[in-house]
Amino acid sequence: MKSWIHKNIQFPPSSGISTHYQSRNINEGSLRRTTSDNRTKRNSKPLVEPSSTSAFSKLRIRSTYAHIFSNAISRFLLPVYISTRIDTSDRFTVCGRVRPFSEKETLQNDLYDCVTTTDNTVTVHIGNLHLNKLEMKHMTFHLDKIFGKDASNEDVYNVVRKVIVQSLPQENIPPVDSTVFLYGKTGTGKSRTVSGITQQFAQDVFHIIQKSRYQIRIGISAVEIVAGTKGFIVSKDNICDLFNNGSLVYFREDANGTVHLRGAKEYLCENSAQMNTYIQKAKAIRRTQATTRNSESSRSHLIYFIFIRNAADHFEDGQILSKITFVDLAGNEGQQDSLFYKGGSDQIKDSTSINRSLASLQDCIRSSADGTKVIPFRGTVLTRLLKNCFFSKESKTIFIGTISALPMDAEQSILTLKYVGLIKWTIQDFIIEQIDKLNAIL
Ligand SMILES: Nc1ncnc2c1ncn2[C@@H]1O[C@H](COP(=O)(O)OP(=O)(O)OP(=O)(O)O)[C@@H](O)[C@H]1O
Repeated sequence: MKSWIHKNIQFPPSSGISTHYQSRNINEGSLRRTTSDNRTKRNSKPLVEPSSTSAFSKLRIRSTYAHIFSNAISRFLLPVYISTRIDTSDRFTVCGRVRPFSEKETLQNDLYDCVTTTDNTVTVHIGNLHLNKLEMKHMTFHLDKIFGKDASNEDVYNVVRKVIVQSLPQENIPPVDSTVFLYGKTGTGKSRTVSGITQQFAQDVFHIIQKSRYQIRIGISAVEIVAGTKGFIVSKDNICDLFNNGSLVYFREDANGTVHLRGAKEYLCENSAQMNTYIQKAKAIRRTQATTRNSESSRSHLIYFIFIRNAADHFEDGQILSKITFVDLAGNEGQQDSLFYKGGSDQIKDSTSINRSLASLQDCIRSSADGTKVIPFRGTVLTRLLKNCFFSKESKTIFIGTISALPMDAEQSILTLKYVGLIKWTIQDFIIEQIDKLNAIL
């Protein structure tokens, strides 16, 4: 459980808030973007198309008053918190990652950076118009680890490694299953992060097992879960084998309740280059579609299963000792995103199915974390396939919520951070909200 302590430092008088906070140096890059000396270099075309938003919409307000909101962020004072180190013995580890602005976004003169991070807090600054007055809401989330805009895939892998290494046989410690989930809005960097960590893993795992005294072999399978549709109706999702041209795969539960994929190809990986080739192969076949937000938006959940098997003459006869699962979830999409759809009704059906399975996944993980006896895993194909991760008390799971620093995505970023945080804590344990009234400035 987390607790928060506050230092006796007050908000500036103009903010109208008097409470205990500590001053924090915020990312200067965000301010530089909106200073007038830089403006001439930028493209004045707004990222949000005018037709997509009414004159008083949040997006328009944020772009019109970007300089005011940006100033309010520069005065933001971060609450002081007890810093916790990641405890990988925890069953769940919850992290956040912020995608930096793309080159195109950096050129927009009406954008400001609405996210501030520290090692384990992330604050989303939401500018709004309330009763004809501007106000800035600062929502601070305290998670196990935050990867800021400058964090590399290596930085992410170094934390993920602490969790997944527990799936490799070590002296006197039986290996446990581990799962890495990437969750976030479309275009926030899930696929990029999964690519990075799986590549690092491929380099790393063979070094680790070389040093181990155990004789093990590593197998890989890759499937994607795509929305099933019958005409206008969204039906049960399908599992497709990415190593077999997307052919359908079925899963069965054995007498112990363990889930097995019937028909999914598993390849033996003898070195990192081989494993990387399989990872790239799966990635290339995965279903993607161009949207206005992401030219290669994933339209399915991609899952890599890495099987750690006892060495045997026939590879697939080797007993499975443990399993590492990397799950690149399809992008969570809000109502606002439908404005950017290029694919018409099919995209809406995909999105319905994706959002349904993501909601079901959160229900299952929360029930599992709470120790609830009934875990509603039968709701969707995704949760049925990942069933073991909710039931096995020894298994380790790391959740990484990805967000963007765009003001137009602020609400969705909050939803993402709440989604991942609620897996482990109650709202009061990881969120602090402050409101800064900006009427004095106007
Ligand atoms: N940390 C980062 N640094 C630089 N660029 C990034 C970072 N994260 C993401 N990007 C860029 O943002 C774009 C979208 O990333 P990506 O495809 O990984 O998003 P996604 O969340 O998987 O999207 P979707 O859910 O639509 O598939 C890509 O061009 C990617 O290179």
